[in-house]
Amino acid sequence: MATKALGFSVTLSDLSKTFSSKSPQHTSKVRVFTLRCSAVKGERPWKTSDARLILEDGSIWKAKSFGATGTQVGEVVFNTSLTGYQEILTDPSYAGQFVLMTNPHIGNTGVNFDDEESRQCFLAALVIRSLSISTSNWRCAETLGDYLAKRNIMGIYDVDTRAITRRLREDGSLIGVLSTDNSKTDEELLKMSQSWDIVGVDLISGVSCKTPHEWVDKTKQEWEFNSKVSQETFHVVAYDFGIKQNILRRLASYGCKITVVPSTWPASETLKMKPDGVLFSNGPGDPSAVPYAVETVRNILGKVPVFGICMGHQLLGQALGGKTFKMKFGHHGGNHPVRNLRTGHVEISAQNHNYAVDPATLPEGVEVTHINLNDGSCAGLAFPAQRIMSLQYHPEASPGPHDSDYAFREFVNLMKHERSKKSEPQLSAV
Ligand SMILES: NC(=O)CC[C@H](N)C(=O)O
Repeated sequence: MATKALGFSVTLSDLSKTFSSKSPQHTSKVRVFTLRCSAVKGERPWKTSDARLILEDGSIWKAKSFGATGTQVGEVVFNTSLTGYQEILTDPSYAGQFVLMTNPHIGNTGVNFDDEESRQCFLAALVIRSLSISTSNWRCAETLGDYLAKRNIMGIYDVDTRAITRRLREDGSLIGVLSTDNSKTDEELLKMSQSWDIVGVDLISGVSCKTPHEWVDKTKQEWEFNSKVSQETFHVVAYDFGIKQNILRRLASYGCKITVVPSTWPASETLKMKPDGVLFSNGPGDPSAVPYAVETVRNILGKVPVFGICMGHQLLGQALGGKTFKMKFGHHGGNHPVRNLRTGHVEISAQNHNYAVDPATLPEGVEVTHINLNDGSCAGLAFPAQRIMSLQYHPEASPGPHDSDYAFREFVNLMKHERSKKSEPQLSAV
């Protein structure tokens, strides 16, 4: 097998010869090593800029394209995760957004079958500094470029991601247009970016499943890290506002049987199923643009224990009477410190949101349980009287640290407590 990615040809047997002079271990490593060319053969490194990213502030960024070609508009957000680009690409909460990775080196492990967080890539585009010219991982099934091209997702590389990140941090989130189409002028693309908006748009309906279904976990057992799986099972109805599969995996790991329902599934139908608890998932876009979902949440509150994650937390906040607001550039990454105000513990969390609940708008009795230590924003809520808990961030991580996994145990404990209350003998009225 030969690769010409760098304009020279090298075969695995050549590599094998090189290393075999060092030690037998080196030789065997080389033999299982898979080297794939991640760009079209012969294109690199001579490929010249063939794409433009035009931001609504008028700045123009020349870049090289990979994945799909065309013209795409989206809101640019930067993600500070060092690993897990495949989980990020398949997180439905990124619908309508260009994800810019601050980690400069992307694509080196390719993509595999196990790391999908949903059935498809919903993000608008991927923006990276450097696209790895080779992929090497024992699970790799495909290169990142081929994967994006098949899913019709545009990507660009060789663009100054640090400079764009600084701009977003200073000026706040910006809409961008990405194009490989030379027939479009810069002015046309700029106009397009300035006339598109993500605020006030219902993006949930485009990513949610269409029919209710039981969750069947196909993940290999080797990835399970919870050794104390509950013997008791709980039936959870999970609202799919753009649900990440690891939320379902973690619930299942704590002993839940899950029915996933679409975002428009009526509260009355959910309550008819007599679930032990209801989960409101993460999801894309503006939480104030989906009043039907807030109404559904409102009709369930107080009737069974509920857990809201990210969009689910924002919907819960509104159903309780609170308001959400758009943050300057949001939180996207696997390194956000959060303080649990009940225990005082600090957890490093995975986050992905542009909106937040304003705690000042919440009614009495609602407790802020967690705060983001970078900016003091509300990161978790509870309303014990109504068996409500919610987190603005991602306890399921994927990608990210597992510090907050205990939240699934707390939800199960809420359901356990509710079940034990129901089975207590009722005192007859005197
Ligand atoms: N991950 C999510 O659920 C994101 C929620 C919402 N779309 C936001 O950006 O704040």
